[in-house]
Amino acid sequence: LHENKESDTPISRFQQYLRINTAHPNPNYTAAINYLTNFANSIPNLHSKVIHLTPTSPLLLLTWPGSNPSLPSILFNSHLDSVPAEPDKWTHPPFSAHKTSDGRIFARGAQDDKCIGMQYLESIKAIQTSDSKFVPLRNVHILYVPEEEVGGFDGMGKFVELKEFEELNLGFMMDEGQASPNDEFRVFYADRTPWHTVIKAVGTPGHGSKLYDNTAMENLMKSMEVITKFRESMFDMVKAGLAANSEVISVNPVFLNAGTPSPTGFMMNMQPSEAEAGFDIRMPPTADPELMRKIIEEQWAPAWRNMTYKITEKGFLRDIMGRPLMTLASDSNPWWSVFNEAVTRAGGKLSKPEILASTTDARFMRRLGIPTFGFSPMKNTPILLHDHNENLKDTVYLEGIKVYECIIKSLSSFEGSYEH
Ligand SMILES: CSCC[C@H](NC=O)C(=O)O
Ligand SMILES: [Zn+2]
Ligand SMILES: [Zn+2]
Repeated sequence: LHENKESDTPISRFQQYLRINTAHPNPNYTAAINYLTNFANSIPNLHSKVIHLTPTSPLLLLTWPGSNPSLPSILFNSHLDSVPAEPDKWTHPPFSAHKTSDGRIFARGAQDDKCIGMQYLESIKAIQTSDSKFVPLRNVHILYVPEEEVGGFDGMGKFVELKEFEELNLGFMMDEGQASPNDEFRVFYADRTPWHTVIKAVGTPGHGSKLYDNTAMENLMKSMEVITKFRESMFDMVKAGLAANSEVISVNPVFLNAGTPSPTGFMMNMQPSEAEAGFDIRMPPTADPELMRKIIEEQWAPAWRNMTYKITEKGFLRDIMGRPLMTLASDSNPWWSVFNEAVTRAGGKLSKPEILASTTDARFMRRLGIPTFGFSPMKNTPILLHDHNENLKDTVYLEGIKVYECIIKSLSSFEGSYEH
């Protein structure tokens, strides 16, 4: 037991990273960055830099210089933070990185996304060990950003505004993806964008015993019915196999807020004058934003039903050139071909490129027109991000390092260019 703990292997290093609690609401970014910097310093030719985006939000940028640094560089991104975990509901404590006898490592962040953060480094170490003469053609950057799980606004969102970012002269980026339950790796060429939407009804207050028209609750409940129908129409397309989950507009209620407080809860004999509901709406890049706005305005929160609404867009549907926010995943994008071939050479196979159902920091790059793929090399693995008992098998983790060895070698050696 003892010697296991003290051995220094890719698995033990992964476990050590997982044991650093970077879950919200109090992510220990300092400890994570110190750990990563120490490991990076043990690998030749890696330079490190810490940049504070806010006093409490640092990022770590590592650079492996290429032989032709004037070429656009490539960047491998991961986020430092994790979502919270409820320890009571886990079979092993979420920051123990406990490894079971069948090799599964349990930890918050094991899949999302501390695996890739360490795999990037392990693969560079392995490349340098197996081929001491290898020098990348392009600069290779490894980036660790804070605050992704809370929207990235104090993380990647701020970083892309800095001159340090501009100086990277980025040509291509890889970011996190998702586990694949089958034998093929998944790759993502777009995210959906969140529209956090709150609808609010006002109405006539009155005694809880009275039947009358135009109460706030009645007005809100009518909207809930309309929204439920919309949700069903989208979900039906998915159930019928006409679209993937991530290709439709999803809408899910996330809070309800109404009632008149009383010492024991709510006044049960008062019909309140205000009621509101919040929704997490996700828009694929193919969706028509004007049409959606019209639906919300005319059907979900019609003024004639005494309703108002507020949409808070947390991402972008178009890039700065006005094009839908997606990266071309076909051979007319040479980065795609190089990436695809590298995965094949590593003995893997990619399934059909997908839109990611949720949202990542990749949107900040795609917005600037930088081609970006989401990829986390975990196959034959249940999708456990944000779930209880998030875990990753040691063999899957180690295979991922091999895959990145091929990917990093190929992408960093790519001589061509891509104008789009
Ligand atoms: C407001 S951007 C939100 C980012 C977040 N990412 C991971 O879960 C998500 O909700 O998809
Ligand atoms: Zn993530
Ligand atoms: Zn996440």
